[in-house]
Amino acid sequence: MDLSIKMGTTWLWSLMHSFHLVIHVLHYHLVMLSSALFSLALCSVVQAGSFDLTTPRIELDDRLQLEQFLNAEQATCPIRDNFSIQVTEHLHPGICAHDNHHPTQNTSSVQTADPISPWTIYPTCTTNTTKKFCVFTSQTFHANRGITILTTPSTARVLSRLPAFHTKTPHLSPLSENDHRDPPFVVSAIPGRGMGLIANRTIERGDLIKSHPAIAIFHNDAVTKGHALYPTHYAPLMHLAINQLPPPTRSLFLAMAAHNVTEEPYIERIYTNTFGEDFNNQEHSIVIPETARLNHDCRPNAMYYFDPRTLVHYTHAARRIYAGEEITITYVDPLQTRLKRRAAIKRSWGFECSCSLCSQGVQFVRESNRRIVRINELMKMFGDLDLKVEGKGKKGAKVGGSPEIAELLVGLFEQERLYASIVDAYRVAALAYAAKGMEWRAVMWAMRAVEAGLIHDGPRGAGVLDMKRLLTAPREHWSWGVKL
Ligand SMILES: C[S@@+](CC[C@H](N)C(=O)[O-])C[C@H]1O[C@@H](n2cnc3c(N)ncnc32)[C@H](O)[C@@H]1O
Repeated sequence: MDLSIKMGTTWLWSLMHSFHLVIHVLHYHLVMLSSALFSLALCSVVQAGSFDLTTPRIELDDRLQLEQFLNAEQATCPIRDNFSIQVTEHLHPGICAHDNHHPTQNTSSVQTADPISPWTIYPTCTTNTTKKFCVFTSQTFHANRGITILTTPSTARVLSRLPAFHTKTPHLSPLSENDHRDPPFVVSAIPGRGMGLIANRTIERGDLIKSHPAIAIFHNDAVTKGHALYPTHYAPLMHLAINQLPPPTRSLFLAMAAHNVTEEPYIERIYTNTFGEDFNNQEHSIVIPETARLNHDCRPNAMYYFDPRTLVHYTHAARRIYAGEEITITYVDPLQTRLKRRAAIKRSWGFECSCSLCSQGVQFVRESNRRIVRINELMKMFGDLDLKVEGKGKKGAKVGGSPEIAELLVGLFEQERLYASIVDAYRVAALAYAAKGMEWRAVMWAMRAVEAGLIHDGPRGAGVLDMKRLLTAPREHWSWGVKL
């Protein structure tokens, strides 16, 4: 209702309004009373051990399979030093002991409660497998968005200590979360591609497009189709992991696309939509449903990175994106020739890539392939860039290629429209000039590398930090005057 109309009301209107208010208050109290009675009745059922309110529903099939492999003695609630809160029976995971909601059944002995353990549901584990996997869930993560993690207990322990679980409302920082009230895109159906994101205004290179915390993390060994123990052992755990998420978050998971509907629906959603990430030096797949709406292009206009400390996934514009353009990321290594890119996409996502690069005329495809082969050859001269950071690169450090080769690389990246990954070319240029002792050229390329690295790896990326050191004190940098 418009404010000016509200202010012009008569006394009769006020009387009616007060009457309405009294009815409202009475109604409110009645509802509260009946819900209290209802809760009381349910609590007694829970305490009788016949129904666990805290447990998400598990389908009957899952329960039967879970029963086959759950070992009553093994489920643990990870704690900081003493990793053993024992529960006897574990078909219905309860709430961790430190939480407000203590399990009403099944607890035999609680040795130590960890005040920092973030899990709000008792972990459920496989026990008759050589490698033990458990489901760790926090339903309160990121303002009740929740997160569920299927991994080994040791990795969960590492994860549980991350700032993601111990920093208050990290998502409220203006740079860490997209302004969801006015996103620079609309989600829309795109012919032949399902849903996708369309820019609704000009987005400049470096602008934040979206950022979201992960809702699920899966150890790759537990979700790999070829794995001997999948699906009998791991599929039920995977179902449980998703079912333990708060309902709105679970719906986000189920709303994601699945490209092969004949597959098991949960696993198919994981295969179609996850991003790869290492935790505790082990490969995992992470789920960020909102970002998984982005379609593929071999020359994308957006780039993403994941912050492993906060578990937030960021997507920025890699070049200027005009209103009406689709926002895209790349699903595969863009430094592969057309044949390899298309094969990888077909194999993992089931579609024929028809992006602008893949559908160019034969002559243009041939030239693009030639450039890609050349880029790979020249990059090899500079060695593994991941190792070229302070500390790792210091001993017997070597840059590998000359400034001329590095500048050629920059040109090839530009010709190939590899704006999302051009950071590598900038970095080798900065290092090559530093190795030659050419301070100002080194600083110029280092500045470009930092700007591009912020989009590609985020402010804590090792490459970004290394380039920052180079541009602030070039002569003290590990690459200064080293062998080419
Ligand atoms: C991660 S999802 C992307 C979002 C999806 N389009 C949706 O509706 O939620 C991946 C799936 O989107 C479709 N897709 C993505 N990029 C595509 C492209 N360039 N051409 C055709 N289909 C594409 C494929 O079906 C693929 O399996």
